[in-house]
Amino acid sequence: MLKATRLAKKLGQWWVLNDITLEVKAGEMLGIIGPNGSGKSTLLRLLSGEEKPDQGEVLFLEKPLHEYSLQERAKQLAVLTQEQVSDLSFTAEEIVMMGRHPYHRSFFGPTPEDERIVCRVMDETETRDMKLHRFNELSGGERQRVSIARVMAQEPKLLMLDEPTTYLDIHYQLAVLDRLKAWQKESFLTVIIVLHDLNLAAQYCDSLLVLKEGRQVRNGTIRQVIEPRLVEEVYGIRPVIVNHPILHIPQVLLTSNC
Ligand SMILES: Nc1ncnc2c1ncn2[C@@H]1O[C@H](COP(=O)(O)OP(=O)(O)OP(=O)(O)O)[C@@H](O)[C@H]1O
Repeated sequence: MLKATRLAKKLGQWWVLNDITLEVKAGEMLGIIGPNGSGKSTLLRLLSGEEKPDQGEVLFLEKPLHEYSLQERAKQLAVLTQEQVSDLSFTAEEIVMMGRHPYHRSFFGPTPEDERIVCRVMDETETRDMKLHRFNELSGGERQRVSIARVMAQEPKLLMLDEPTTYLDIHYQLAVLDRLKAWQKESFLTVIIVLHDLNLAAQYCDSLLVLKEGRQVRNGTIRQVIEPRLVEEVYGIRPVIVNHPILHIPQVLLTSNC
């Protein structure tokens, strides 16, 4: 689905990403993890075509990403970043309808099909009750769920999310990631997701890419990545790694250094 080869990016006078090579197969969920400032958001911007790499290339469905028109790309690839909506006076429902824009013909409004899709995704993200509320009147967590409904309405083949669980309480962290996982399975959706929470990353992702100081430190299965030496090397903490008693996946327990 997506293949990136030897990506590098310079911002200002610094190379903030170096030599990143990765491949995501259709239907997979790849997690990108790493400390603050390690280059996760920058990498996502290169993979989504929002920014061009200074070196290397991104192929999407075997074609260079920059050869897609904006509309063609938006029908296949949706991105959820932290700073999404510039005009906060739109209602939640209008924001979700924006996800249907790539499918609209000029001068024609939403079709009954668009309305049906918007209704469905607002039900699935539990945002229907707030459909007439203005975006700037919603809490951080409510905005996040509305933004997730918007990318679901876009019906992409590949979805990229930058820290989608920020602002969400534990109920909605699981609800949103469960919804994503179900959507991934039902529609064979491919997902690239930046997560800070290693335990959620271990629970939901099929594989993980670890960045540190703009370089990829490891790219592998959950067990290859969530292991004490690597977590200590990358984050500078001494973790205790246990086996989840029900899910049988590694989970990180934190201990204060004091
Ligand atoms: N416009 C810019 N000019 C110069 N440096 C930048 C610019 N934008 C980001 N950087 C630097 O690039 C590096 C990577 O930033 P990036 O936002 O990709 O990291 P991140 O891993 O997503 O961080 P976080 O976990 O804190 O969100 C950081 O050191 C940051 O200071």
